[in-house]
Amino acid sequence: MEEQQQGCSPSDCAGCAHADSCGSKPEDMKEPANPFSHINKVIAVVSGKGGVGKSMVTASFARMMREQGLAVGILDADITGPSIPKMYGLHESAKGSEGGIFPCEAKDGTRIMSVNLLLEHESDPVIWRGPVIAGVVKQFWTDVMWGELDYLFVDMPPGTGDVPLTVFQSLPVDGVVIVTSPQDLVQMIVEKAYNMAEKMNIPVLGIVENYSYLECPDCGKKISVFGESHIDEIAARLNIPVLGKMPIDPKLAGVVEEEKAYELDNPYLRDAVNKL
Ligand SMILES: Nc1ncnc2c1ncn2[C@@H]1O[C@H](COP(=O)(O)OP(=O)(O)OP(=O)(O)O)[C@@H](O)[C@H]1O
Repeated sequence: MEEQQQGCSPSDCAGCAHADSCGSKPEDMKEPANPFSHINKVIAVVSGKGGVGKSMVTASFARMMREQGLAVGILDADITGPSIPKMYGLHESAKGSEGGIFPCEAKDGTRIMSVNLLLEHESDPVIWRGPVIAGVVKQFWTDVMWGELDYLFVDMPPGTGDVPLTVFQSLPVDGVVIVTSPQDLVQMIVEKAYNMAEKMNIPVLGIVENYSYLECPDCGKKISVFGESHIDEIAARLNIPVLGKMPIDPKLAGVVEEEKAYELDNPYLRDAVNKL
């Protein structure tokens, strides 16, 4: 209460020593979903830094769930670097009605919302300040008519900035998947993502290591391109499971390059999908 009387804003909660006892604590700040959304589970896919394969992991999970007949959506919370629509070959504009905005549907039925589906030209840059960007992400929850979904994945921008904070505070996130790579596994970076989820009282479901190795197509030897992995020790120390280790696989890159993420066949995460 003390902080609120002094005029602190809700976004100051993360890292505040009084967050637990203060009326503005994150649990009180959840936004209502659109009335046309009925979502069973929300999973945020996060990383300490960019380019480690968050979108690849998100799309792989979504594809496997679609194969199991589950209804799945992807909320692309990466407002300044949205990659999800292109991966799925979606270049259209989302449509709206009085009730809100309809997500676009990929060929396999995955429902997608991204800022790129709302811009006049998909190459238009988004040059907005942090609070505006955070507001758009919130609207993807409050104004998008997701319908009935078993799982909604939130593909986060890298790091622990404004948008992850907004998502954790405003959406009822059930769990977090951390994506990392061997060189990213400077344990500090993974720990930052882990500690943020902990602070926000959101369970960490596990870590996926990407770019773990490259398999020589001739002799089958596994080459540790980005150095030796330490993921097992770090996961053990943080007491979270390793959900999977993905090699650099040109087949996966090719499917995405062809904008056919709805055909992704990612064997490295097959066991992981049932742990979400
Ligand atoms: N295991 C892999 N094998 C081959 N290519 C991969 C693999 N994982 C990701 N890629 C490719 O690497 C590029 C970056 O991946 P992706 O867009 O998923 O990363 P990201 O973490 O979401 O990036 P950003 O931080 O920009 O959001 C993409 O072109 C993707 O197809």
